[in-house]
Amino acid sequence: MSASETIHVDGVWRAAATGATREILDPADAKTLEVVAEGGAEDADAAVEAARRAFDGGAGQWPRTPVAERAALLRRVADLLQRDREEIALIESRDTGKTLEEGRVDVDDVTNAFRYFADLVMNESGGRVVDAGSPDVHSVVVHEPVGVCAMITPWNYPLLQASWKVAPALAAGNTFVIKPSEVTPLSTVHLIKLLVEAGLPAGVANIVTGAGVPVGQRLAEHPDVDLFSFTGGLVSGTKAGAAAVAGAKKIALELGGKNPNVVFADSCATDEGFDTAVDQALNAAFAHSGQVCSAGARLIIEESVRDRFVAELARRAEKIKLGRGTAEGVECGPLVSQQQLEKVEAYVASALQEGAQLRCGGRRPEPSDVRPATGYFYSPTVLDGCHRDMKVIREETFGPILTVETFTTEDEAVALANDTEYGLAGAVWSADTARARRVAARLRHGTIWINDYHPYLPQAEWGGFGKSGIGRELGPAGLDEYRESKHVYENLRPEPVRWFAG
Ligand SMILES: NC(=O)c1ccc[n+]([C@@H]2O[C@H](COP(=O)([O-])OP(=O)(O)OC[C@H]3O[C@@H](n4cnc5c(N)ncnc54)[C@H](O)[C@@H]3O)[C@@H](O)[C@H]2O)c1
Ligand SMILES: C[N+](C)(C)CC=O
Repeated sequence: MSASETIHVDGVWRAAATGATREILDPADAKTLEVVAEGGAEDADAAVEAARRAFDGGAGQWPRTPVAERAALLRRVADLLQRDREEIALIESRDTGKTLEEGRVDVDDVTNAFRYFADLVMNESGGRVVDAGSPDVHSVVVHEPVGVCAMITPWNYPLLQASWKVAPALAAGNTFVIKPSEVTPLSTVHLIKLLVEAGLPAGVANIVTGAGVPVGQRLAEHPDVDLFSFTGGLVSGTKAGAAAVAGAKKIALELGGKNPNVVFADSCATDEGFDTAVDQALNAAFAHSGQVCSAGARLIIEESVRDRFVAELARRAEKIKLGRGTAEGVECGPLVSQQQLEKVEAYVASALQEGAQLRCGGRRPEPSDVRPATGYFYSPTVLDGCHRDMKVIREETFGPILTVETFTTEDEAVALANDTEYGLAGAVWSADTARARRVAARLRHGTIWINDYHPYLPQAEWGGFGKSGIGRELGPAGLDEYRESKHVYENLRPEPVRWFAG
């Protein structure tokens, strides 16, 4: 297999049908990391055909494979992920720019997702018996796989977002075609290799590396795709989702977020509480350089504690060690691309023009031994004095920008936190448990953390209110996305109904 044979269709690794390739860049220095196949619509078609054949009766009969065997395969994949933990963490770090430690955490989370869905399907009963009101009827609702799933993933958590689709899809007995982001496809290629090594039959798992248009678009439109599952931005997600819905496919969309981190002054009443809330505000906003769908990019803080909090935040943000994700001691990597860097710069410029005050950052850092001049680095930035009409408040910046808004009453805090077209995640910080729970209950977001930020669990559903998406990943609902329900009504004493007299 040559390096650019990154398309896997019907059990065979190959190059793009056109022979086209794409250079994958290391965001830390903009040098070429790998060369991959640049698939096109023809490759997408071949992959869907393979997945269709494998679903409808191909070798291995994956949809009809006993649940215990499917679960066992998922567990083997989990073991292989752990065997390759360092290698995959390195791939992910070099491809996305995230630190090696962030890469390791991702591999562990991916492993947990595979184990969780293996356990979930094993612990289920075979169906739900329904009381049909007659002893002569046996009525049961069973689950069946949806069919051929098309999966589209983003560049910020390539392997993790792939696993949230691949693990439940396989657990449920589906076949699939995945198209990773053209910016960061490498770890997903590795995952497909592990699925093959674990013994998945040919045609069940297919990957086409390539661009959103034409590959993703073709998958959205393809008549033989049954489910279109997309994780990415609002604009491309709604466009692709509309194409899928036009063909009456099932869709699942995991889109962006503009996530509030609401801090009440009582959480900062003690030195320990203050230190924790500041530390977690940094974690919320600047982990993976803010390139996280659930990043706590909007700090919404009680006015009385704002000056002290923001001063400490800015002091610590300035100390964050920026550099190549694989370098020792680095805490934050570069942005993923030149395009992302320029987008972040434009948001900061527009915020300053609209009256925000720069407390720290707002620039590209000086090059150093861990920060090549050609890398896409941007300093963690705190913008104070922000308000709802600013573009930086309304749009997802997806970079290391933390904006500050203030409130004086609980109602005002809730109104600000809900004042977004998104609704993915958010946090409430308060020493008053009743207040924290009351506010959490009023927030219109899919995940709420109380006195914490960022943890997610494979057993808890993940997804968004509002324009953050349609459907849920993880948890039992994350498995249900990949299944159809079928009601089987069995009459044990059939007789004529005589509805028609003749
Ligand atoms: N909700 C979540 O769980 C979650 C998780 C991670 C990332 N995200 C979101 O992802 C976004 C960042 O990722 P991105 O920049 O890669 O997003 P993006 O929308 O630019 O691309 C995502 C994927 O869609 C593909 N694509 C683009 N246009 C397409 C089209 N017309 N048809 C089909 N596929 C198409 C891309 O090639 C890529 O694979 C952010 O908005 C972030 O919030 C959401
Ligand atoms: C879903 N999550 C938080 C892992 C990654 C979002 O970008």
